[in-house]
Amino acid sequence: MERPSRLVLLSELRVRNTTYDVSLSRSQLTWKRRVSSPVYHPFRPSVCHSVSVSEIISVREEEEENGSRRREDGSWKKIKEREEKDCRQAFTVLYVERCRQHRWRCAEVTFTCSDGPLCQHWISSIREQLATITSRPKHLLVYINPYGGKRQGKRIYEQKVAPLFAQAGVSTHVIVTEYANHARDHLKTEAELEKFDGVVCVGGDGMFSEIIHGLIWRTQIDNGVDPNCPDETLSGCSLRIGIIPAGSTDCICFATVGTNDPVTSALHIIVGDSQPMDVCSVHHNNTFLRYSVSLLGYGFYGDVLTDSERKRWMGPARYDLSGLKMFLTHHYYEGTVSYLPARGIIGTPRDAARCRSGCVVCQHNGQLHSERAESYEMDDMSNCESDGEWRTIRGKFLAINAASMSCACPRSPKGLSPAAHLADGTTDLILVRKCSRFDFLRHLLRHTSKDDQFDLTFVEVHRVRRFRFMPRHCQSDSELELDLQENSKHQIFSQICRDHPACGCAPAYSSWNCDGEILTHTAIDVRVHCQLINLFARGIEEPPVFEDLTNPCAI
Ligand SMILES: Nc1ncnc2c1ncn2[C@@H]1O[C@H](COP(=O)(O)OP(=O)(O)OP(=O)(O)O)[C@@H](O)[C@H]1O
Ligand SMILES: CCCCCCCCCCCCC/C=C/[C@@H](O)[C@H](CO)NC(=O)CCCCC
Ligand SMILES: [Ca+2]
Repeated sequence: MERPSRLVLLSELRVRNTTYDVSLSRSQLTWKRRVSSPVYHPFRPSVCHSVSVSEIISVREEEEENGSRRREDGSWKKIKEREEKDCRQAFTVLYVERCRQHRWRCAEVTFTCSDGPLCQHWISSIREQLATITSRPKHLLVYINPYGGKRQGKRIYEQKVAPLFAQAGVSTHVIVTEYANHARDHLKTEAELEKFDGVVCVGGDGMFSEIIHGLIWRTQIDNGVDPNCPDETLSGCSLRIGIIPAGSTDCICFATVGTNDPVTSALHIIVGDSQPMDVCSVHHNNTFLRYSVSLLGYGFYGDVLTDSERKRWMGPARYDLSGLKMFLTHHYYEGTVSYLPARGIIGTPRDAARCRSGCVVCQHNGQLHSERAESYEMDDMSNCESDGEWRTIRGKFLAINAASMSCACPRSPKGLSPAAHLADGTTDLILVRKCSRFDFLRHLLRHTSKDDQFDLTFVEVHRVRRFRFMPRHCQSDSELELDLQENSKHQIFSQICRDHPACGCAPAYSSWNCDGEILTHTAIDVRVHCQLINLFARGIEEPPVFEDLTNPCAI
């Protein structure tokens, strides 16, 4: 059990018209209703509230002017003469309150003091404790996509987020983007990053993708790392990234916070949370294509994205329509997947345990990864993944998905790979082989129920560090020769028919969906970079099961 930390202040203060014993320690602010008689009173149970200092947003002195008191929204409330004396010596503490489904709210409590100096002492003591928290951002660079999702980004930021930042004393430099890739290019070349403690994007997964592309690229150039070389160890980004969700899927926000709620995200930024995250680099023939943090999907998810881009005007509903269309179309694609299994790690894609706040799997595997990286550096053999470990699968696939995190989102609250980890240095490679429409529907529907979407004969999943894909039409002559030998004559003719563009019966290749962007190449080389970036988040919190004995109210 953690010891209660040393008391900083203890006073008798009032909340509304009730007297409380209020105490401040280095870690907690607690207010406990005074019980006048020790006799048990069934209708008046003792009330105790406790807030962790790390979750106090700010403290403000209640101002009074011409017999009026300032309200939370800045308006003024006339106060009764009887109250006047008290109101002059009041202070309000704003703090994080947990609501349903991982949502956070900014709650407040006003304490009135018996005298002015005591009130000032409380305000300065709380501020002193807050000042010791060094992880909180003071200056943020904010990019708003006014066209993401339902085109509400600007309104969401101005009405829900900016007032909270102001209350918490966080200063911002806000840029409303004027065109696609505005934020990425600004970060790559222009932004004076040394002036900020973090970057915030207001938008969806596409906007987040712009931010990481700008930041990761800039970090590599500043550190002399060649982003085009797939074997280079990338330099980690020092600036944390905050996501204010205002997009169509908001998968990255949902999978790192547990909800896509702008106020919750703003509060995670203010309290200075930190969540490391894996990033995949995607290359084609030693040329950098893109980074990915959530889904790399060929076949079904690539086709859904390609089709949905033509329906952008529909907003988030475009994915449902394109999803249905591509399900009915039922295209499959041939190709070769090779992968490097993740060795020595703990956790598998079929685990019942989930990646949650303070995840031990991420901590263990992250540690393992950095120890290995150090020993490779000492041996001067950074590209030591021996070819012997690679495994190869050739086949016909409805979908090839790599999920570097669960990809949980409102459409699928458990996600594409429910047991994937945010920061374990691996991605879950999911291969859905050619099957009937009915079976594919069973697989898809299991993303929305408790049933295991991998427990099907035509689905396999591997936890990997690196993988490559080569569509059949790109394979070398010798590889195709091998394929021909493996197939019956009938299959060969049907394949030739399918590959022939004039037939129009089925396409030979799909596209890669890379975090919601279409890749320009189909043959790709993907490598996971463990914990390359950090978010203003803490992972999804587990609801408390047992009474928390470190909570002063429980003692
Ligand atoms: N000012 C702008 N005008 C046009 N496009 C923009 C602008 N700013 C950003 N974009 C682009 O808009 C695209 C979509 O943005 P965003 O991710 O915010 O919303 P979304 O696609 O609706 O959501 P999601 O990615 O969650 O599905 C991004 O790829 C981004 O590059
Ligand atoms: C017939 C009933 C079927 C029901 C099946 C539901 C399955 C839903 C799984 C959802 C997986 C989302 C993965 C996230 C991908 C994001 O990086 C990307 C960018 O925002 N979104 C899409 O590509 C948008 C992709 C949207 C796909 C529907
Ligand atoms: Ca991962």
